[in-house]
This record gives sequence, C-alpha cells and structure tokens, in this order.
Amino acid sequence: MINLLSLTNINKKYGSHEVLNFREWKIDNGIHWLKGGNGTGKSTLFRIISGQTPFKGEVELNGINLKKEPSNFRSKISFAEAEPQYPLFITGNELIDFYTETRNAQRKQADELADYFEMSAFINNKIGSYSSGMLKKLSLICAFIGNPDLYILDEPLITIDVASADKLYHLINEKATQGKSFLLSSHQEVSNDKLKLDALFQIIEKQIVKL
Ligand SMILES: Nc1ncnc2c1ncn2[C@@H]1O[C@H](COP(=O)(O)OP(=O)(O)OP(=O)(O)O)[C@@H](O)[C@H]1O
Repeated sequence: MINLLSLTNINKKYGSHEVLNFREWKIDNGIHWLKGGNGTGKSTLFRIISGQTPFKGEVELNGINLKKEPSNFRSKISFAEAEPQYPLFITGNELIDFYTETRNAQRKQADELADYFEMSAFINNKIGSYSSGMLKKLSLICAFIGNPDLYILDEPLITIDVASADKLYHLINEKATQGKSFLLSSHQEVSNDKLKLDALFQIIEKQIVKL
C-alpha cells in the first residue's frame, strides 16, 4: 500500500551543520503534529517536504516523487511558513488573487475563508499595515485556497488569538473528515479535544521519533 507521505534516506546540511539524518519516515492520512524545541529542524523538515530547500534523499506523496515530478507534487501540497513574509506594498486581496489564480481555485472559496477568519474588512489594505496576527491569518487563508491533499502548517498558532485558533482547529478537523491530511508544528501543547490528532512526532538527534 502506498503511504500518504514517505521520506527515505534524508540528509540535510546547512554548510557543515547537519540538521536531519534518517533512513525512513512514513505517515498515512490524518492529522500529524510535530513538536519540539527551537532549532530541532521542524521548519527545515517542512521546507524539504514542500520542495523549498535542497536535500539528499527522496520524498514521495501518494507515490509522486518530489524530485521527479516537482510541479505535480507541489500542486498536491499547501505550505504555510511559520513567519510568513510578503511584499509590504501589495494588499491582502492581491496576494489572495495570486493564490487563487495559481491554484485554479474559485474566488468564492477565498472570500469565504477571509470572512471565516474575520479578515474581510482589512483585505484591501496594504500588507505593510497588518498586525502580526493579521499577517498570520492571511497566510492561513492562502494555505487553504485550492484543494491540496496535504496541508503543512508551520507554527499555525503563533500570534493568532484564541478565537481564531478555535476556528483553525475547526477547519482542520472538517478538512480531515473530508480525507485531507495535515502536518503541523507547535511549541504549545495541543489538547486532543480540540484537534483529533492521529500521531505526534518529535525530532530528536536529527531523526523523527513517534511519541
Ligand atoms: N537557511 C539556513 N541557513 C543556515 N542554517 C539554518 C538555516 N535554516 C535553519 N538553520 C539551522 O538549522 C537548524 C534547524 O533550524 P529549523 O528552523 O529547521 O528548526 P526549528 O525546529 O523549526 O526551530 P524553531 O522552533 O526555533 O523555529 C538550526 O540550528 C538553524 O540554525
């Protein structure tokens, strides 16, 4: 049986600094949480899986190889950075238009997401005027545009308020019941009554360990 995500013989170094080194990591459909302290390699792992950084080894999503079929692979993944950085002189709306277009999504979906995260009132303002929580919510809206198989959300909870976090949990649970999968990271503990976690992992000494 093909796993949702399979990583083999992964090695990642920044210069001579080795951050990840493991033989195999496989996960199936579900909500997967990666926890761990600063600098353990969570963001690096997410950047590898979403094709944002070079690495040694192989990554496959539903049998599609990242290096052999990069655009097909990327079309099935949505990645939201821990600390999103966008041009400050464009509006939230312009960014959303870009995502909607490149993901062949319906504008209606984006508008509903903006409403859901209570961002509609700010959507025509320049990103440079956004608070850090608004910026994070914009990045979450963008992450949910389209119809990928796997959502990778790096530190999705930082800077957003409790009400927005609850909305995010609800959206993740809803998408998961529709067969979508999630790879999430956080420094905070996440209670199982808010999110129906399927597995919890931690990076320990360059390897991914199931907790
Ligand atoms: N672009 C880069 N160039 C050089 N070193 C990097 C780079 N990105 C990350 N590192 C190093 O790789 C290690 C892992 O960093 P990474 O950001 O993946 O960890 P993390 O678990 O996401 O940390 P945090 O929880 O603090 O965000 C750290 O030692 C970091 O200094």
